[in-house]
Amino acid sequence: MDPAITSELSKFNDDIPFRATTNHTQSTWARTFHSSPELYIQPQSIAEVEKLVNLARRCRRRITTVGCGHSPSDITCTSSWLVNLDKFNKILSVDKEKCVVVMQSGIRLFAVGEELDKVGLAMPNLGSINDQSIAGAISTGTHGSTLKHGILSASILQLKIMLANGKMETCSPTQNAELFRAALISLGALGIIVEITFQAVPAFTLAWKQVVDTDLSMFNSWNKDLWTQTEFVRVWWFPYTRRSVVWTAEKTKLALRPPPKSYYDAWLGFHIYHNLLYAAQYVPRMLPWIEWFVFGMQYGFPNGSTTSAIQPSRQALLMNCLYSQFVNEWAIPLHKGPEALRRLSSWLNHLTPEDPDYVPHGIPYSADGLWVHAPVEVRVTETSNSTTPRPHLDPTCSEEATLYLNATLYRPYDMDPPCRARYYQGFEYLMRELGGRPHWAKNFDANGKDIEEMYGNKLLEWRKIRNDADPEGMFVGEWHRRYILGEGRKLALEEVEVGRKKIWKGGVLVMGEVEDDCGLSGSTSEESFDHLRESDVTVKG
Ligand SMILES: Cc1cc2nc3c(=O)[nH]c(=O)nc-3n(C[C@H](O)[C@H](O)[C@H](O)COP(=O)(O)OP(=O)(O)OC[C@H]3O[C@@H](n4cnc5c(N)ncnc54)[C@H](O)[C@@H]3O)c2cc1C
Ligand SMILES: O=C1O[C@H](CO)C(O)=C1O
Repeated sequence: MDPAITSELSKFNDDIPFRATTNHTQSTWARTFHSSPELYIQPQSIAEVEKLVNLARRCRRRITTVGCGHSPSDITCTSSWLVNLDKFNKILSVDKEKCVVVMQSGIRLFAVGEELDKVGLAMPNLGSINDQSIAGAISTGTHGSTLKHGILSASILQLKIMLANGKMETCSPTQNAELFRAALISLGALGIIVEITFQAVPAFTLAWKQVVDTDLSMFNSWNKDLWTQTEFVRVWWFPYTRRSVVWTAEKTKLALRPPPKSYYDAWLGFHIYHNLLYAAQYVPRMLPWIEWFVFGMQYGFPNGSTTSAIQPSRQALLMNCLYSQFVNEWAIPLHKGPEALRRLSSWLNHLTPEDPDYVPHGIPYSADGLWVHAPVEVRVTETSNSTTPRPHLDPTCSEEATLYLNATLYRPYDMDPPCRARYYQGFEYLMRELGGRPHWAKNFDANGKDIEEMYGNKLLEWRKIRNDADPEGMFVGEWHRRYILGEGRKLALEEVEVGRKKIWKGGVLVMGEVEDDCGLSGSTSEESFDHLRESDVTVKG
């Protein structure tokens, strides 16, 4: 450890541990981004969090907080100090009658589910996985798929956050209300969330069913009962076969019934799809056939093929997200969904007016030679009627229900797919034309100016709250400057990117430095990455 840090540490004169290690490599779940923080710190108490924040301020370091690194972007990359709350993960109290749970913020959602289940409670809603930390999940606006619930942040009743001055603030709709709204989606740039009070619900079982059919039948039911037929509904759309799977789930008191076991589904299907995607890296025009084969094997070839099961909610709502991937997900008004998917279909399938599914796509980029992966995830959320405070940075629609479209591109054996740039260029053009805003955690290309236009005053209000809470930019890095902080003056502790390199086994190594007014501190030199070179990661020029 830098002797300057050891020297500052010795001045604290207390017995509060500072649990820091060096030589940590941080990677995103998808292994798309890697970084090498100067220190990796895993506090176990609020006193330890307070101490590390005070120490960082004295040592002029930037702090990044990471949950489990499931955000697909470089938002958690740092060469300065990386704080992880995996060991700050206890349920602190449960009020069974009111279904109110207080927890330390590093707890993972699967652990929340397990602990709540023991007392007959559950989370009201979940996304596709439950690996995330509760603080990480709310900080990027994580959502599931239901018109009966909002995003996960909507279940937060109160939170405690450690600010850059080392003081912990409690906030809720009635206490520090503006700080609360800013913290509900804070992108890690406001402080370290340490405690969360959560509105749970009585545990419930879901009877779910998935039916494969033409996408036309899905479009035809869009304005009837597609999204309202059951409490939870999600759709996977297959662009080339022009089919979709509609997954519906409703609460039930019936006995549990596990999903049917298929010889293909688990191990075999996983590896077949992976290897076919790998082959398509070299012969991309195979992708429509792969889509037909893989998803026919998985969901059934004839339209109307149905699978069903009855499971506890914390199992039923999850799905297997397969392999490393890029995900570009946008929130648009729900009523624009059929237009969005039809235009995307016309573009990807090169439809001509003779085709019954043809609509003019209006996307000013060529789809020639473009072949993409399936499925596109189609999900919904409803926040327009919410009585809970709306986060300033909430990407969902305030006037009507929200549709999320998620254009996933897999990275077979960690190789970037060749079509990424043009697919996402076309997809984002369409999403923006339909009034969309990107999911904060994902791999979008829209820039800071675009985001300013999309959020207007809400972004300015959020920036003011952030700047008041952290005037030196202790919680700010390159990602925040690029997308949400505008072109203002660099803050004293703000981390600036100094380079990035493609590394062997895929992904990008991101390097940064913190330079405050007094000179260089927390800086990154090539040597800082030596331990990466010595391990299994090779840095290429
Ligand atoms: C396989 C997969 C499936 C997914 N499914 C969905 C889905 O269905 N729906 C959806 O909306 N998203 C989904 N996501 C995205 C995921 O929910 C978000 O990226 C989420 O933020 C990840 O949580 P995390 O704990 O890994 O946080 P990280 O990715 O580590 O961090 C996310 C942000 O939270 C901040 N942060 C973390 N902890 C704290 C803290 N204690 N205090 C302050 N800030 C903090 C970080 O600084 C960062 O800005 C999925 C991602 C993957 C990889
Ligand atoms: O980011 C996400 O990844 C999965 C799709 O594989 C999912 O549902 C997200 O959201």
